[in-house]
Amino acid sequence: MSMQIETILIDIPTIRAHRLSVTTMRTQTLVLVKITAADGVVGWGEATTIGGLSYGEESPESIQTNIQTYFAPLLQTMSASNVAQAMQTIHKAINGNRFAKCAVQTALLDIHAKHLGVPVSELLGGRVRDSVPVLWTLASGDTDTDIAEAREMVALGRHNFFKLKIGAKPWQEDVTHVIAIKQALGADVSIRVDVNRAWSEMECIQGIRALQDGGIDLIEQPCAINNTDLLARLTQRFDVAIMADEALTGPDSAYRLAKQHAAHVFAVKVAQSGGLYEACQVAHIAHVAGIDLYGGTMLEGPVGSMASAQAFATFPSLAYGTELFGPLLLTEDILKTPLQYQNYQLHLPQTAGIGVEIDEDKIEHLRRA
Ligand SMILES: O=C(O)C[C@H]1C=CC(=O)O1
Ligand SMILES: [Mn+2]
Repeated sequence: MSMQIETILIDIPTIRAHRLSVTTMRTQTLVLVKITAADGVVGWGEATTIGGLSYGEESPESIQTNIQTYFAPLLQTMSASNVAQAMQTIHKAINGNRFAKCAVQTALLDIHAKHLGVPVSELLGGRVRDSVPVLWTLASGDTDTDIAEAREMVALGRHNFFKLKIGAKPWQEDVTHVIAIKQALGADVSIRVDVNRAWSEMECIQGIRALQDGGIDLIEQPCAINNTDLLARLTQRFDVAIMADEALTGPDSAYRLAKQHAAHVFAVKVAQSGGLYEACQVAHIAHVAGIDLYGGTMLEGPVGSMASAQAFATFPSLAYGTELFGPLLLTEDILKTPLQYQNYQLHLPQTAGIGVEIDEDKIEHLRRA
C-alpha cells in the first residue's frame, strides 16, 4: 500500500503587475503536489510562494527538488490513512521546509477527507462559518488605477475592503497615495496597508502615525522579520491595529509573539505555518492571547486558497477577514468548476476533501516542461 507523489510547477501570468516592496510580480508560479493513494484516490496540495526567493525561504524549484528527493521516499513507505502519523514521520526526518510540508499535509488531508466523505474542515475541528470575507489588494503602483480598480470591485460585489502594498517608495509618498485612496473610497470602506517589512523604526513611527490619522485600519508587517522587539514597541505605541505577517512562521513563533505582546492581529497563512493543523494552532494561540485573526495568502491558486479557506472556516473568530483572492489575480483557471466568489465572500462547498475539482488536461497543457 504505497503512495505516489508528484510536484507540478505552473507559470501563469497575473492580470496586471502586482507591486510589493520585495518584488514586482507579472507571473505566479503555482507549486502543486499530487498524491495518489494505493486505492487510486488523488489528493492535491499547494506550496506556492511569491517572487522566487524574494519573499520566503523556499523557492518553487527547491520545493519540487526537496519533495522529490526527501519526501517522496518517506511517503512510499506509508499509508495515506493516518495523516498525523505520516506528518510525524516527515517532521522527524525533515527539518524546515514549511511550504513543502504544508502542501504534502494538504494532499494527505484531501485524500483522508475524500475517504471519509467530509470536507477537510471537519478534520480540523469543524466549521463555524461556510464562507469567508475576501479583500482585494490594490498594487498597480498608480493611485488613480487603484481607485478605479477598487470601485469596480465594489460594484461587481467582489470585494468591499482593500489592502494596499507599500514600502517600495519613500514613506511620505506612500502615505500620500494611501490617504488619497482612503478619501476617494470613503469612511465606510476599510483600507489596510502592507509594508512587507520595509521600514526602519523612525519610518514606522512617522509613517504609522500619519496612516492612523488618515483613518487606515491595519498596518501589516511594517518592520524587519526578526525585529519583533520593534513590532512589540509599535503595538504598545499605536491604537491602529498592528499585524504580524512574515514574523509569524507557525505555532512556536505565534507563542513567542503573543508572549511578547508583539501584535494586535495575526495574519495566519497555511504555508507559513507549515500546514493546516499548524495554522489552526496559530489561530488558537492568538485567540487565547486576545489577538485578533486575519486569513492570509501567499497568492496561491485555487488549491491553496481553498485549503486555507477550510482552515479559516474553523477559526474561533476572523475579525479582519481574509485575503484569499489569489486565483482572481491569475489569467488562467485550473479547475473544472471555478471557486465561488459572491457577495464579497468566498463560499466553501460541502463536497468531500478540500473542495476543488482539478482540470488535469489543463494542468498537463500549462505545466513547466
Ligand atoms: O501578505 C503578503 O505579504 C503577500 C501577499 C498577500 C496579498 C498580497 O497581495 O500579497
Ligand atoms: Mn503581508
